[in-house]
Amino acid sequence: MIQMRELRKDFTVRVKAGRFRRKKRTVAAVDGVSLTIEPGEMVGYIGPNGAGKSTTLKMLTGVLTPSSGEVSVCGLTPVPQRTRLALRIGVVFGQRSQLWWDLPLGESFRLLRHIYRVPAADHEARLRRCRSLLDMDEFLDTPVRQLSLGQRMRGELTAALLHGPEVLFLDEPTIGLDVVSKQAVRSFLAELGATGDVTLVLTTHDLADIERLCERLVVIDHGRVVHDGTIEALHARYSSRRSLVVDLERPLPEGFELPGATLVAVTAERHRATFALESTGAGAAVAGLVAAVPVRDLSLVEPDIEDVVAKLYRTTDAP
Ligand SMILES: Nc1ncnc2c1ncn2[C@@H]1O[C@H](COP(=O)(O)OP(=O)(O)OP(=O)(O)O)[C@@H](O)[C@H]1O
Repeated sequence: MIQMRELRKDFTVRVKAGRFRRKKRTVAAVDGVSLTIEPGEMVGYIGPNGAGKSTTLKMLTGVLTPSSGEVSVCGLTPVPQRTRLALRIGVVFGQRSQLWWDLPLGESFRLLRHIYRVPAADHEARLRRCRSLLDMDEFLDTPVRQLSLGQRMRGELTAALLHGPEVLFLDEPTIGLDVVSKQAVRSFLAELGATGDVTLVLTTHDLADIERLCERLVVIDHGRVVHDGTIEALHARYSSRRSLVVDLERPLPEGFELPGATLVAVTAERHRATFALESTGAGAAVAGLVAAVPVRDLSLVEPDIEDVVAKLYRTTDAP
């Protein structure tokens, strides 16, 4: 569905060289990215600020011409075949709206139907689905300029989907949204992805988006792919493990050892002990613990993706 081969984008920027002089410098915003994305995949494309995420999306959607390398989306080359591509993809870029600022939201949808020449029945069916899943009925008659950010984002998602695209590109779809709108957008995208009809590529700084939505995580830094795989693979790479946190009736005995786990912290409050679990599973460790000491409360804590990604960014921080 999407193919990139050694894709590269250089920008020429002017930098200060002394008091009055400026010289040209080339910045490789995307520096040889090769990726294949299959139909129906949901891919999170993440990286620190300036890593090259937006530049990649712009090349995939035909906004920017690559400096070198190859790119194909739905079998089309984005820049020369941009018009044909526009009929097959949907795009939601936070900063750019596809809605008409002064028109009621519903009018924007009607205009889009004519622009994309969508058969009335298809348009109606898609709009009905978006309206109910994104809870839009209340503000369909409101001019776009008066919508809240969360309402507008729901409108943008609908606008991007009304022509039935095969691929949806989303640049920071939940940025700036309140908790309720974030949940609404995430649930909607999860449902959309579960149908398998749409390939989804999203950039985000909110890793909860990735955890909720993406099987596959591509991490880019300094224009290069530094991780491509599942979230579990990322945890395995950094040996981030689940923890077993227990509150005990009395302090843990001196030198206590628990097979299948390593003691990493003890606090006096509630006699709390934290163990890092081996990958073999929690059952044996929990059974061993309960047999050995009186346990008041117990919880299993998943490794935090924020920590793992922070580690990854740090280790790739060399230019
Ligand atoms: N039009 C441009 N002219 C010059 N340099 C640019 C241009 N667009 C992007 N860059 C540079 O290319 C690099 C990658 O930028 P890009 O916007 O793709 O990063 P990003 O990963 O999307 O960042 P963010 O998370 O901050 O949005 C940065 O160093 C940026 O300054």
